[in-house]
Amino acid sequence: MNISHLSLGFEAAVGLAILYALFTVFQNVQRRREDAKKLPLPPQPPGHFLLGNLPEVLKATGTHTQHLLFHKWAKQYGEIFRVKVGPLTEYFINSDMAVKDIFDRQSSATAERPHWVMSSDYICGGYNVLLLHGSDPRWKHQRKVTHAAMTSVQRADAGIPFLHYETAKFLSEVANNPSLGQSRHDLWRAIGRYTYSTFTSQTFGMDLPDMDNPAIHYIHETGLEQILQTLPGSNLIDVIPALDRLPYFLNPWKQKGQSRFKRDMAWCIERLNRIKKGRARNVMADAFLPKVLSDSKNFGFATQEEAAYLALMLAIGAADTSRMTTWSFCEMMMTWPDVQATARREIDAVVGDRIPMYEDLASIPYVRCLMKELWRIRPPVSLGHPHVTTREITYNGYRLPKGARIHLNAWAVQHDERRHPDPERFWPERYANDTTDSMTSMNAKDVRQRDHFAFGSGRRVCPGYLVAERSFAVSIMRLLWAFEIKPAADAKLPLNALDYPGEMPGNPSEDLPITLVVRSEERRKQIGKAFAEAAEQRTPLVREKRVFLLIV
Ligand code: HEM
Repeated sequence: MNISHLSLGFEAAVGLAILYALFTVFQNVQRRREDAKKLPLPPQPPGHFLLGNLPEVLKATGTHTQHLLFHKWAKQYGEIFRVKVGPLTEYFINSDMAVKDIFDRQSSATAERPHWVMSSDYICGGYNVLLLHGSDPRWKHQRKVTHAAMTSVQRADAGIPFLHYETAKFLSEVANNPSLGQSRHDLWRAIGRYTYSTFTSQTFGMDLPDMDNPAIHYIHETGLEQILQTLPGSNLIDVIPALDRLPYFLNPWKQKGQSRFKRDMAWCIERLNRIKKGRARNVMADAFLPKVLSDSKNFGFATQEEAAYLALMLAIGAADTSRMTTWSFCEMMMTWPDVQATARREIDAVVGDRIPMYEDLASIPYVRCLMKELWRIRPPVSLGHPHVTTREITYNGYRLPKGARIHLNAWAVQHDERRHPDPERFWPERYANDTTDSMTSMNAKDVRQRDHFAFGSGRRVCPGYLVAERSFAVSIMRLLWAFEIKPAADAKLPLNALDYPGEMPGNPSEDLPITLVVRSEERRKQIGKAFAEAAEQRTPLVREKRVFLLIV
């Protein structure tokens, strides 16, 4: 045997060893897959043999109590359960540990959205960041631009002047018109005006100066329709996607959806053009869309129209959740007057007679506790927005198959008495030792320390939480500084959320029996002064027209 034979033998042995190692790895992967298959699916509440849990879910939908039904099942079945709604199976994730593991640690496999032909493809023309697939380069790009031009710390701070102006205007409207403060429906509209106007200012650089401005209804209705059309059972085409192949004249979903998309795009383009004209006259605000347009590469958007559509989507994502946050906060202040009194004392002690500013938040830790407690007890998106698994995953002895539709059940996690003792009590002091902002808390290593899950989790987490925090902090401080928040004379006491259920589960409706009464003559004067100053310092804006042109 010569030396070359020896080296050949050695090479063959190394080759065999590598093959053996690869084979072992492959076998292990196979075995793990097989093992995973052996794991059971999460439990399912007993249901109809054909319709599954649909009858019970429909009944809860009719009474606006889905959040309570899914909470009841979370208590019965634990960290994960599944619900069969006709042909669809939905998985609900009900504990902080499960959320951390499934949405955060396994985020590469849980950041997908379901494919909604009607809402995502037709109504939104494949442009809506909320509905796009996680693997879609457009989603990645839109998230990146959202951060750069609207939701980073710097951009969220750039929105504060809009917020200061709009809330001062709201305070002045209510303080100088006592009958407005006595009408729940007008207060709902006035709070809607200032939240919508804050965010149309931050997105399109356009404000909404009056409560009847049609843009408020337009934005609200557009966002609601997009969500309603994603609900299981709302469209046959989402149950049988092959219907998408039907020719246009035989496809009513395509006809209806695309006509809506055309209408919404025309609405966006109209505002885009106004900004361009405004820019020529140098009267443009420091807002999302003007910022994109002023960049020589338009932040990488293929078209300016796409950027304008994203501006609308951001306004939709921001405005209603923020209005609801303030509205639910008023509900809690009426339900828990002692908390209202404590909060007011804390605010007064720092600001006295001058109007609170966002910067005061750092000196009034109780406000931070109020924010966390409100988003815990009344998460605006209480059952999460569905994600989909892109491969089979496992958690704590259960298997979630590829393609499973998963919901972060924020209501159940945040009303779990093991996590939050006495969960139905609005008790800001439970966060007394937690001074973290949303970003820090979200990234807490120990998920048990995380304050709440109102903004979701994982790669699809709401990108707007810094903006939302600023908006809510200013609203809380100014509302309490300016007004007594009291139940209306005809309110049925004690207040019961089920007497005024809102459009989305767990949210109060505009029937909430609320009144706002200005605290003193001195406060009224201060409000007038603050509003006049805010109006004077304000950046010129592209004015939203009062007369609304509906372009279909
Ligand atoms: C109180 C205020 C808000 C709440 C409670 C809230 C809540 C949420 C939730 C639960 C999601 C889904 C997260 C998930 O799928 O895991 C979401 C998504 C989103 N939110 Fe917010 N949001 C708020 C304010 C805002 C603001 C101010 C903006 C914009 C400035 C915004 C923009 C978005 C966008 C673009 C998405 C889609 C993210 C994606 O699918 O990748 N939101 N939000």
